[in-house]
Amino acid sequence: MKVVEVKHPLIRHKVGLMREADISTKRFRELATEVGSLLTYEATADFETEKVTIDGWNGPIEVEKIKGKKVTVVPILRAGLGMMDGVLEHIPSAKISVVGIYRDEETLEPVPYFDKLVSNVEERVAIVVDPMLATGGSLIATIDLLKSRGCKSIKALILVAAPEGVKALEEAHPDIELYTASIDECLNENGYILPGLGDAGDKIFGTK
Ligand SMILES: O=P(O)(O)OC[C@H]1O[C@H](OP(=O)(O)OP(=O)(O)O)[C@H](O)[C@@H]1O
Ligand SMILES: O=c1cc[nH]c(=O)[nH]1
Ligand SMILES: [Mg+2]
Repeated sequence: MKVVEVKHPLIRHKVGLMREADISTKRFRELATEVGSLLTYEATADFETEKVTIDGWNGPIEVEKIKGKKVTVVPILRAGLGMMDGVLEHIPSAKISVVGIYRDEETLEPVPYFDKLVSNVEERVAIVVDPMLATGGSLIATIDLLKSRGCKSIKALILVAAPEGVKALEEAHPDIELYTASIDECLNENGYILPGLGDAGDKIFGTK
């Protein structure tokens, strides 16, 4: 599996700010969008361009445009919604496929409760967004679903990942690409990432 831990100073700085215990909902949300945007920049670096001729101010000129890439952004509810605008900043015409999965607090197993994928998902690059990759269960279940509907090209953008989740993802789906702002130390006994961000969904939505 292609795993890219993006070590750009802007990303490291912003993720550091997100780790503050008393960060406000507003600030956490802003930073989730900003880091989502920076991860999108990295994750799209392999998109091919083609030359097209346009009318420039001084006559016809050749410019580059992205070659026939159709994208669907896949936020995993709820917390994934907090990164979605960061992707759409760069790919405003992307279609959105929503997947609702929560993690059972006792068993840590993913519990699917909603999905609405675009109809031609098999023709699209899926960019899955979720701030946290802990055990990996939620992301693996999302990719299982996308593949079962014919999706062949999948990139996951994650703010903070646990090594345990990266390993589980690699075993389940070695053909996908993972872009993350940080691979942290470990999971605690409750399945939370250390040092991590705490409960990203609660921080984005202001719930406790
Ligand atoms: O890798 P895993 O062990 O599956 O854990 C990660 C999942 O847990 C969080 O969602 P949560 O279940 O808290 O739902 P929420 O986004 O609705 O808060 C997070 O946003 C991931 O989706
Ligand atoms: O650390 C974690 C693990 C799962 N979900 C979160 O929001 N945070
Ligand atoms: Mg949550």
